[in-house]
Amino acid sequence: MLELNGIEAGYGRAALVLRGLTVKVPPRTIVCLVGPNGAGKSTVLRVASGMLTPRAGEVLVDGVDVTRQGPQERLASGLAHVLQGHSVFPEMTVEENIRLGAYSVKDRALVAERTAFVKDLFPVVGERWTSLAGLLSGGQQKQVEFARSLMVDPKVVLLDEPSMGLDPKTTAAVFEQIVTMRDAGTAVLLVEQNARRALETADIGCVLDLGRLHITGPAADLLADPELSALYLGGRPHERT
Ligand SMILES: Nc1ncnc2c1ncn2[C@@H]1O[C@H](COP(=O)(O)OP(=O)(O)OP(=O)(O)O)[C@@H](O)[C@H]1O
Repeated sequence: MLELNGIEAGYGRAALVLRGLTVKVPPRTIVCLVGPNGAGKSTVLRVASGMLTPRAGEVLVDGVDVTRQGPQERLASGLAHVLQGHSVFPEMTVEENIRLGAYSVKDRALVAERTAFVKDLFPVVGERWTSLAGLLSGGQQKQVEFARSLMVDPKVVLLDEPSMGLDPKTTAAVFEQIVTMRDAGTAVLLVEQNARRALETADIGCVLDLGRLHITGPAADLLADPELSALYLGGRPHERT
């Protein structure tokens, strides 16, 4: 379980972005953050992964306070962050990209075990093992990024806009892969521009507004709420395409 409790965070001297935000991510659950542009969704992921230290509040992983840990320690504590946009190293092979994800794992048998696991979960990883990652399609690169994040056997994967720049068919495949990750035992905290599509995939939705948790509940309930749809999801449920 990942818990962010009463988080206050911002950038430099600028006003706070998060103003007492509390979000919980239970095991084997996809939690989706929804909210207007600039609401602070990506900032929540940065606080969770240790890229940004909160001014107040705490980050707990299975009850252990990791608030003062940096990104490296946070990874060891079970929090893996897949950044916005493409983060594969294009001039390196898929294998090299995947092995980078496990560079902190010293046990070679464990690395071999995790490699077999991610190849099984994301077949394209095995199929394109020796290809340069930059030659893969956008959706295939995303799978390599997901696979790389799973090499440390994280408790929670933090996904920032995984469908960014992808066509609708590839986006659908990426959302299926997110469900695959959840079903394989990893919790997911997801931020998506495509809020409606993300809520259709998620178990729990969290609506952020003015730096706080505005509403949370089963994602299906949020989708069915006409007021929320109009305010945060770009139209009423029946208007969806
Ligand atoms: N590195 C940064 N330095 C200064 N301000 C930042 C930085 N990153 C984000 N901000 C500001 O923090 C606020 C929240 O940004 P954030 O990216 O978390 O929002 P978001 O909800 O993810 O937005 P979007 O949906 O547009 O991606 C915005 O006002 C943004 O301008």
